[in-house]
Amino acid sequence: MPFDAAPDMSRRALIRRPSPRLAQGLVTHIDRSPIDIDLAGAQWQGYVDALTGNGWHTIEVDPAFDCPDSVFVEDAAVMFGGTAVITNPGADERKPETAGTAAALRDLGYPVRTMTAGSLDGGDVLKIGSTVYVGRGGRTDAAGIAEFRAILEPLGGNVIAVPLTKALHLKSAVTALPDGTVIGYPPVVDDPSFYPHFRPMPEEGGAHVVDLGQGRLLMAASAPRSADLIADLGYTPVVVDISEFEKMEGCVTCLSVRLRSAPSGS
Ligand SMILES: CN(C)C(=N)NCCC[C@H](N)C(=O)O
Repeated sequence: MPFDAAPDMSRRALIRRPSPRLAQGLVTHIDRSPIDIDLAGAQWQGYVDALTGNGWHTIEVDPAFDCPDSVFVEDAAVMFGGTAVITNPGADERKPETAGTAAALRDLGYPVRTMTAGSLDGGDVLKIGSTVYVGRGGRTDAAGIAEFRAILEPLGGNVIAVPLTKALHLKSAVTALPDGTVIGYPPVVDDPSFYPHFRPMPEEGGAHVVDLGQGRLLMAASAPRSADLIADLGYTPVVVDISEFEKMEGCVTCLSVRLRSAPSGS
C-alpha cells in the first residue's frame, strides 16, 4: 500500500505567497516600474515549482497580504543550524512580516531567537559554512550586527561585517557557489577583498544563486551570460523568470528560506 514518505528534513523551504499589493512595496536603488500582478503570481508559482521539482518540500508561511514585500520571506528569518533567528527588519513597513514567519518556524519545532535591539534583514546575511558575512548597509545597522553576533557566536557562527553601500542587501551584491567561491557583480560590490575567493559575474542577476543541491543552482532568467559561466564551472543552472520581483529589487534568494537542518534539540 502506498504511504506518504516523511519530507527530507534537509530539503525543506519556507515560501510566502505574494501580496496583491506587491507593486506598493519598497524600491530604493532602482526606479519604480509597473508590476503585472498576474505575471508575478505565475512567476512565483514557477519559482515554487523549481524548488519542488528539484526535491525540496515547500512550506507556505501564512500570507500577509497587507504587507506588500512579504513575498521576500528571506528577510524575516535567518536559519543557523537548527535555530531560527527572527530578524528586526530595517524598514518599518516590513516589521509586521516577522510574526507569521516566526509562527511557521515555531510550528515546525525550531527554537526561535527574536532580534529586538538593532535592525537586520535576512537578505544581508550570507552564510558559507560557519562563516557568516553580514552587510552593514541601509537595512542592517551596527546594533543589529552586534545582536546577531551575540546570538550566533554561541551556536558556532563567526560573524564578519562587510560594507554595503551600493545595493539594497548584501545578497543583492554577492552570493556563494557550493564550493565557497563568492560571486558578485562588481559595480555593486563595495570591497571584494573581504572574501577569500571572489569571481565577478557579468550581470547583476548573475550574482544571485540558490543552492538546490547536487550541483544545481537556481538562477534568474535575466542573467543568461552568468548562467553560461556557472555551467562552465561544472554546475547546472536551473533558470526561473522572476522579472516582476526584480522590479521590486528582489532576486532568487529572497523568495525562500531553506531549512537544511532539523530543529536543534530534536
Ligand atoms: C537579497 N534581497 C534583495 C532580499 N532579500 N530582499 C529583497 C527585498 C525587496 C523589497 N522590495 C525591499 O525593499 O525590502
